[in-house]
Amino acid sequence: MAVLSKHQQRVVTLAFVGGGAFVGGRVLHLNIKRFQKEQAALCETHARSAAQQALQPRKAKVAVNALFAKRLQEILRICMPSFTSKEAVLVIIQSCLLVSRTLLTDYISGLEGISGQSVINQDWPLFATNLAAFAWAAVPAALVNSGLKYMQALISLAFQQRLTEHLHDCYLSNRVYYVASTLRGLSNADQRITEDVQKFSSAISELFSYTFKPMLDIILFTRSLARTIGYKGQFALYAYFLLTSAFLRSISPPLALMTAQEAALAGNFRNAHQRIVSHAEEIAFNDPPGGDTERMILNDHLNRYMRHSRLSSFQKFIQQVADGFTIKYTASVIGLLVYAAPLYYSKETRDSKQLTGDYIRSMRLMMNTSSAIGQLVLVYKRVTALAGHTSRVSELLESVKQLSTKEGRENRAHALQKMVETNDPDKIATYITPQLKYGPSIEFKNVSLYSPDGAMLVRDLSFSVPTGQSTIIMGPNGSGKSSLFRVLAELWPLQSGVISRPPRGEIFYLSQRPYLVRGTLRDQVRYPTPPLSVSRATKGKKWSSSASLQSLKHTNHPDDNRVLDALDATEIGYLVHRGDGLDQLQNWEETLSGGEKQRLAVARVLYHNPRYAVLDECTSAVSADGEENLYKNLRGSGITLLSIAHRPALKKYHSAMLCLDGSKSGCGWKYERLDN
Ligand SMILES: Nc1ncnc2c1ncn2[C@@H]1O[C@H](COP(=O)(O)OP(=O)(O)OP(=O)(O)O)[C@@H](O)[C@H]1O
Repeated sequence: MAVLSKHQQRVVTLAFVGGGAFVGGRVLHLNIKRFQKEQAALCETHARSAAQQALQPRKAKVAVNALFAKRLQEILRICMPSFTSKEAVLVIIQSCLLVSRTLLTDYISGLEGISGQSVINQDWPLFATNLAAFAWAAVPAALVNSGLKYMQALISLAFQQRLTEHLHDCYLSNRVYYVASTLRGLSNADQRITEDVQKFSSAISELFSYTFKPMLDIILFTRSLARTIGYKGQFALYAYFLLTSAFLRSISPPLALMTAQEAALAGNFRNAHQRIVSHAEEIAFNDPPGGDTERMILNDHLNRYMRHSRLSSFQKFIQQVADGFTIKYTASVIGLLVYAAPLYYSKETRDSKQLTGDYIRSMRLMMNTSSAIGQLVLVYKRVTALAGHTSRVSELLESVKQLSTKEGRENRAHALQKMVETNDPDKIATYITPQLKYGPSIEFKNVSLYSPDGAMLVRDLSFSVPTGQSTIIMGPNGSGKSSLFRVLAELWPLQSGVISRPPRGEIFYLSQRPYLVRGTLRDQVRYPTPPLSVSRATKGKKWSSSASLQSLKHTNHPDDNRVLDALDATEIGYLVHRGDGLDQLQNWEETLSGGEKQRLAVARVLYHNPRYAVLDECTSAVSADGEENLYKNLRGSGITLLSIAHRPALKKYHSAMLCLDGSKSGCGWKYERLDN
């Protein structure tokens, strides 16, 4: 076998490594495509039914494309609303720092060249002056470098705050959070608002520095380098980088999609843990001692997430090998060639001392230029990762924006309407143009109720609840009792018939599982009035645990007497004596019993004293006697009740009864007056 020369061996090695990287990249690319399909299916497991999927927006392809540019532009408009905004000022300061840094680098490389030259010439006075200049330059250089990092962090935080506040505005208006999570199946909205927005903000602020700085470097250093090596050699270097970037791009896997999928899988894993925290008691009662079921579910999520992350890491490793080989090391070889070639072919002899100074300066500048171009070539990686974060944030933004606008709600109702018509051909016969109006009392006229799947629950329902005429609703499980309330509260769109209801604020709703806010005991009763500041409340008088409830009736807050009356009426006044009175802070969700929570919720109704109270089995955990007392108090306070209850004993607190039969075929109902 012929023995290869050293040069031939090097050529073969280079060809082998280059070819290997290309083939490896392509194989990986194909594997990732197959893997993506699988992961996309896993990320969508939250979409519960075909009908709900029909109501969801179509998923757009996650890549660096025109859609990404449009979405990014929209997000940036939110992050930086005007050229005079705080964010714009921060970006301008950052740009100034970047320019200063490039100028400083140019200046320092000049000093390095002179230092080298003065050492070779043994010109010590020049060396000393140069050294002093060097030491001075270090001060602004250190300041500018740290300032750049600080500004980057400030920009990222400012963008995150602006974007999160915007999302909060849309997400919490018109009860979008309910539709997004319950009906639209938008996965992990909480993770998107907290983690993904933060990742997006830090990626975009990083991208600005990593794009703007190398561009500046290239422009300035090209001009400086032209003095020693001319433009021709530099363009050879740029041509090499252009070819390299095309090659790297061709072997790059879909990084944007992988970033988005990784975030989705991380969200699902966190969600699985969150479920354990919120259902700890039920799980603890029934789960086998080894925790097998929960462990299996958690490990399943963990494995999916880890499998994806492992593949991503391997892909990044291959990519880094290709990047390092082509950009970092081979670029230095090309740089040296570019510098040495003109000297090699030049006929004129140059002063060796001058040449040393030029060499040091040029090498320094060339290294900086190469690293700047290298950074620019690798910017595609940052851009693709940014595209992944952008798609996660945009999906949420588009979803909440669509749901918070009137047009979006109409589109959704229209889609649901179509589904209902497909599911129920008879509907045409009973169809009444849906209309929801505001009036003094609650009234249903020819209303047909449908679930979000389009299944009919109640057909052609007509009844009214005038003020003072409380109505009890009874019927088997799943017959649509709660759904009636959901449509009345406009959580589900009305599909057919006319509903008249008093405006919000005049109807108070209580569910079987009361929602307890973070805050004091006073805040629990006053909810949904925003909580009072804890520090302000605790400045007042301390509660004495031995004092009677009556003696505690003073005015720490103007409403305190009403709060105490409500607690008294629901027989949980003793809670006030447990700690800091109405100012006590506790994890209410954990410390109160089921019945106490429900009593606290009834205290809320008594405190607010609305015209109507809609009660959805809100006393199911209270003892039979206690339940009757609560109803007596509610009636006594003049509130008109629309209650769902299973105990026949509660009929006597109502003037009428609506029974839903729950049969899937008839979807019938019966309304009767009660002699109370
Ligand atoms: N978000 C939803 N998506 C699809 N179907 C739903 C949704 N919420 C409720 N349903 C279905 O609508 C039907 C009526 O539910 P609803 O909660 O109104 O029953 P209910 O009469 O209050 O029952 P219960 O007495 O058990 O509380 C049920 O079959 C339920 O599965």
